[in-house]
Amino acid sequence: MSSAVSSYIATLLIYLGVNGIACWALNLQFGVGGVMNFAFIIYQAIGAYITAVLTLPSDKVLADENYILGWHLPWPLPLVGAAVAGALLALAVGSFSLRPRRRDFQATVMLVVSIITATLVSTEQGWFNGNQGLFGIPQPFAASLGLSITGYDWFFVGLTAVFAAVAWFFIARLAGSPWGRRLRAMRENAEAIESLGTNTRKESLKVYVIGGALGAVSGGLLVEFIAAWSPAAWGTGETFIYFVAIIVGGLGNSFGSLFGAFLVLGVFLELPTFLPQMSNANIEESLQSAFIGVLILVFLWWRPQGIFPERRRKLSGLLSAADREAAVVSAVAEVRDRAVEKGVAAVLAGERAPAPSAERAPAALSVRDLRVGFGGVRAVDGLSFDLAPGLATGLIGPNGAGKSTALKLIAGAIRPQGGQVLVDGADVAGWPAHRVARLGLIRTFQHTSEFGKLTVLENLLTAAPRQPGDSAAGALLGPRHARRRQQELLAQAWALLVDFGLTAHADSYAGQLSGGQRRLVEIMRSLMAQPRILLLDEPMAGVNPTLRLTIEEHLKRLRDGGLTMLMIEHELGSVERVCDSVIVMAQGKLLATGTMAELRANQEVVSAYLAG
Ligand SMILES: Nc1ncnc2c1ncn2[C@@H]1O[C@H](COP(=O)(O)OP(=O)(O)OP(=O)(O)O)[C@@H](O)[C@H]1O
Repeated sequence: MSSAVSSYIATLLIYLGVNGIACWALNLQFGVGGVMNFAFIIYQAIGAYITAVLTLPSDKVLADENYILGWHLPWPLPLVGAAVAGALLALAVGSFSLRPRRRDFQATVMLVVSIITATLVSTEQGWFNGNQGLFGIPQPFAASLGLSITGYDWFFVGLTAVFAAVAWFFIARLAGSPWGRRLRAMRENAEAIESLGTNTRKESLKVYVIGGALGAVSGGLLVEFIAAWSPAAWGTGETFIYFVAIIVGGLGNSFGSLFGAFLVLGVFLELPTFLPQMSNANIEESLQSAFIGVLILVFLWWRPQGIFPERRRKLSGLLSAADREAAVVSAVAEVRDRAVEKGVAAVLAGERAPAPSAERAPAALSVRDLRVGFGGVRAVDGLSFDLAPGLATGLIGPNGAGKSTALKLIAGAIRPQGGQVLVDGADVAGWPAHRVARLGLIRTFQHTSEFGKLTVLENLLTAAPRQPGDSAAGALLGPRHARRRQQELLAQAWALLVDFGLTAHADSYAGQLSGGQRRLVEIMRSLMAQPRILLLDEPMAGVNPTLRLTIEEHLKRLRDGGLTMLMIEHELGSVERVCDSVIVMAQGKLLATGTMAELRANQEVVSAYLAG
């Protein structure tokens, strides 16, 4: 093999490694965590720049080159500097742009940041040397090794391979941990994971910073190899090529990202260079864009999951026969005992737990003069009521009465414009949803909110509190550190599946279940979160009559076990069977409270709601 061919192959491999690391970083952010980082390229660029200026000497080799620092640090310190710079930039950009529930806003801000940065850098002379960029960056160990050009290229292949292996291991640990599972849940439904106690802005920021640091290292590695840094190479369009690579390879799959890097950046971008010379010099670039454009369209249309789709994690195999048996025996006791805290024995015996007297027991939750409006609509207008502990309370009223809005205000999903929500004497009105959830107020949604691309068991596990490995740092400690609690939680989740008759679907994607089954998953998931108060928004909407009765039975059993519940429901038969008392709302206000029988006798309620 001629040395030119050997060098060419080595160069391709180095690019594959560098692009692979970049794709893993972006895949962790977007493919796993759902953070749409349209500014990705600026992290590679800053990593490359910082590596360059930390490697270059302060005495400028080229007279017309301008840059800052020039610290001439020994290897690998420039790369460490790159990682720190990438992380700090991500912290700065992420802290104002990350809004997991507003991905459109997030994506737009990042795109703007990327374009402004590219323009600034390519025109600024003192720091970045404008469009000329930087040249003559010393390559690591080049002087001391004394290798031929080809020999050095292969040495650099080895160096890149080591970095790629470390990055692979690092990403595998993060993505495979309970924290990785939480990130995937956040990707699927940010609002739902918030309602289970996750601070999505904080978790997005963490994944954004980690991806930023890793992206910067990939840029640093590249600049060390090519010994030059040019702003033109880091345009916003490059970000889209990386997106195409991870989508084509398969979002959420590290091997897929590497394959995407190979196929898109290694093959498709290279193809036009093998075509016969054209008269128009720009044609090569246009063809590259056309190839990439067609490629992404083809995949989005025919194979949106990519060549190597995200692996389905079948957790039921981790349960021992003993775990399964124990789950069947303690199907009710295991989880409900924790969730409900009392009355399980009575439930098992088929009796109703003695309900605390609503008059004497302090309210589990009190709403006082709660208010919010949207434009001219007073959706909730001075609403006050008490929720008796250990009882199921229905919330009914005509469409548009403000029921869902009231529930969202209580759960922290929207901020009230006035009023109080008192829990244990503390006013939680205006608290963010994750803080309210951590108090034990767990909400279900009017429209099913399962994490579609997580299995049923994974859906349940994401809700459980106190999991080692459920933080970025904990994830790095590895699976052994988290195993014991995971086994415990798996057994609890299995007990719920036995109880709700869904064991056959344990490893199915939740998004593939029927509407009613998804409702059950949502209820089971809420129970895994160990609620003190369950806030149910139309738990039986869109459910067939048979499953509706099943859900009803489960809710009745939870009520009988003493779990405090507030349930919005239009099907009044279900409300009557499940709820001890009922609150009626109309036009944002409280209209009446009482048992269904009392409400039926209330003329105002009949004409406002029941008659229709
Ligand atoms: N995000 C929003 N922006 C603007 N208006 C809203 C918003 N959310 C609710 N509203 C309005 O507030 C009022 C109450 O809505 P809400 O969804 O709370 O009613 P509801 O009693 O739950 O109705 P339904 O039984 O149909 O679900 C409606 O007029 C609705 O249009």
